[in-house]
Amino acid sequence: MVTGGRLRLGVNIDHVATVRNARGSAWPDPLRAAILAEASGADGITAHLREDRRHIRDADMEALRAGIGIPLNFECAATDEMQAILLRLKPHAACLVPEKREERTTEGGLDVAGDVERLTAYLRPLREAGIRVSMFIGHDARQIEASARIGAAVVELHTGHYSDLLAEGRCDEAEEELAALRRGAAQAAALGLEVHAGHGLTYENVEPVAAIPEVMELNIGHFLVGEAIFRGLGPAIEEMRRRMDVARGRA
Ligand SMILES: CC(=O)[C@@H](O)[C@H](O)COP(=O)(O)O
Ligand SMILES: NCC(=O)COP(=O)(O)O
Repeated sequence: MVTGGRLRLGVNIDHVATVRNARGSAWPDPLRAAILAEASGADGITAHLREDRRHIRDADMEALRAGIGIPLNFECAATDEMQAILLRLKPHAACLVPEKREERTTEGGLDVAGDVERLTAYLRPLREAGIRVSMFIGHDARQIEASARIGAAVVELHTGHYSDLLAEGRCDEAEEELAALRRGAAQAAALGLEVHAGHGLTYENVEPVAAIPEVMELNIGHFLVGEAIFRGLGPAIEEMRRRMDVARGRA
């Protein structure tokens, strides 16, 4: 059983906006979901302003920035458009993620190692504005090292492949992926990076990731929004919090 500091839960509310946009109504309101998440024990709110605005929209980010009392983790691609929005809104944190318009969801990590010079310059004004910058990457050692080199404060390790392998019953491969995530977390922490993890996490697969001692924050969204349909958002978050605490030996 793992003991360690309190593991934070960031609740990603992208897919509350997906449901809203399905009908073009004003409900369900992502801000209302964020406020309920805060009241239910979320340590932060994550939202992804995609270039195609398929779910979270600019007005949602404005409302979240003004309307919640816990940190806002603003996910976006590393573009000039998003940098301008970040510098205007100044969220607590920004997480830079890769984006392809044709993708259904984030498919991989950002290629930081292949874009060091541009990302170093991209991060500078964000850091000067006091925004904690995170790089959404795979557990590749080169990507972790490059994230430290460009001045990122945080890496968020992509747990999507681990989640998919488990969902497909490929348990041995999932164990290998989990071992690679553990190695990546240890390497990142040794480089002075804060370590987060996220993507595809559910009640069934969260505990081994939550038990990685260097991981300080999990960002979880799609599963929680789905589970909220059956038990409500508050209880869905509370149950995820409980499972994270069990994994950390704090329950
Ligand atoms: C970066 C990440 O894994 C998610 O937070 C991201 O929001 C996924 O994109 P969608 O929410 O559009 O699936
Ligand atoms: N960065 C991961 C995140 O915010 C939530 O991802 P998911 O739980 O919606 O897959």
